[in-house]
Amino acid sequence: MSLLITNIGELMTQDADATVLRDAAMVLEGERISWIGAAAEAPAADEAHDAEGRAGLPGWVDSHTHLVFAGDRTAEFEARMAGQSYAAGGIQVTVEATRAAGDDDLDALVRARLVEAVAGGTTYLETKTGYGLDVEHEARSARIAAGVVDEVTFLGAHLVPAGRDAEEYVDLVCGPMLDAVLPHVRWADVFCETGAFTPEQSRRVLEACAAAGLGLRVHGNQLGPGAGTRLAVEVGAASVDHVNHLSDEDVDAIAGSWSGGHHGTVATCLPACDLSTRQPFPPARRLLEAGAELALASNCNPGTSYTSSMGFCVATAVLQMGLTVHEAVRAATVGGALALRRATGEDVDGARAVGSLAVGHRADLQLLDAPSATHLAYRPGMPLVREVFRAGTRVR
Ligand SMILES: N=CN[C@@H](CCC(=O)O)C(=O)O
Ligand SMILES: [Zn+2]
Repeated sequence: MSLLITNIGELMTQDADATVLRDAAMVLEGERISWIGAAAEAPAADEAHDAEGRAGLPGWVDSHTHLVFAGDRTAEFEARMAGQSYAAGGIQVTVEATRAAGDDDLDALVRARLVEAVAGGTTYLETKTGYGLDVEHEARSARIAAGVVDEVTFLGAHLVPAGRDAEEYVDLVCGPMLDAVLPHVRWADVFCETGAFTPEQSRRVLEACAAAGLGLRVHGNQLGPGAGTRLAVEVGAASVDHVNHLSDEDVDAIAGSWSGGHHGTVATCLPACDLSTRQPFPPARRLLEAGAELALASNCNPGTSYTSSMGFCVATAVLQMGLTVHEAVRAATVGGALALRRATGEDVDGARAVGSLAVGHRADLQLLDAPSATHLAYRPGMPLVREVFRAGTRVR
């Protein structure tokens, strides 16, 4: 079954040549893209769909979310807007609400959040555990997440739970908790920050998880300067996320990880979180100029970033972080795919590439109620996502 989508006013492919086509068309065959080019040259297909001049671009790849939670933290947000600063300890409030939720309720919450994300144009999404923080509840979070989203990350090392000894808790994370989540997860992450885990504890968790076969990610340099970014590069993490407080050495370490054709460590920027926590934005331009690969992600979670709107993140990256629209869209698509090592079909398991529009890649596409992707920043906050195709199927 093939579908011709024609009359696409502007098609930002984000392919290897950064191709942008006018008056374009695409053919989707099953879950893959089988043809892209000028509408006037499009081949016949089983069905045709008129995009009515809309702009098309890859579906968003949201490479950093925390969707498995119950409750909210409105009071903490209000206090922060009144001047209080963010601290890792707030996570404990969500841990208690999440543990108290029934399995079906928690599953329904995650599914509803995915529906919201897809409505905003997201077609590939990672989420993390990290609000269970004991063996039973981390395993439950991992299992629920694996039934709903594309990629699951074990974040047992999110916070040392209240009343626990930190070193003993790290032993638990590296041992029985890791064993319990392993069937459900592809990645492991650690919150390496003052108030969460020290660089030494973080390294211990990352090394144990790598030995168990998991890919690595790090929450680093969010609240102040520190060793998280360099640790991430050293252990070969696919991504270091937040990166608000980077030294020149940190920037060089991230950029250096991409030298010599290696798949390095992506610097993942989370601008919605930075607004909510009033942190300085990451030095995105400096990172790009140094040769780093950037991702943009929503970091949807109840503490620091209660939004899954990738369009909002792209608009903020353009309006506040100095990225061009093309750079911001690339970071929110290809960048996320690189951060999840899904940017090429060879990355893992021969799974289809996501994050860019090219023949053979997964047919993940969004059509905007606008003539160009520039409108994402030009009309920030507007509901521009009109149609979404995920793996060749229309989901909006
Ligand atoms: N920084 C660590 N973890 C989350 C926040 C979690 C929370 O506060 O509930 C983040 O990425 O911002
Ligand atoms: Zn996070």
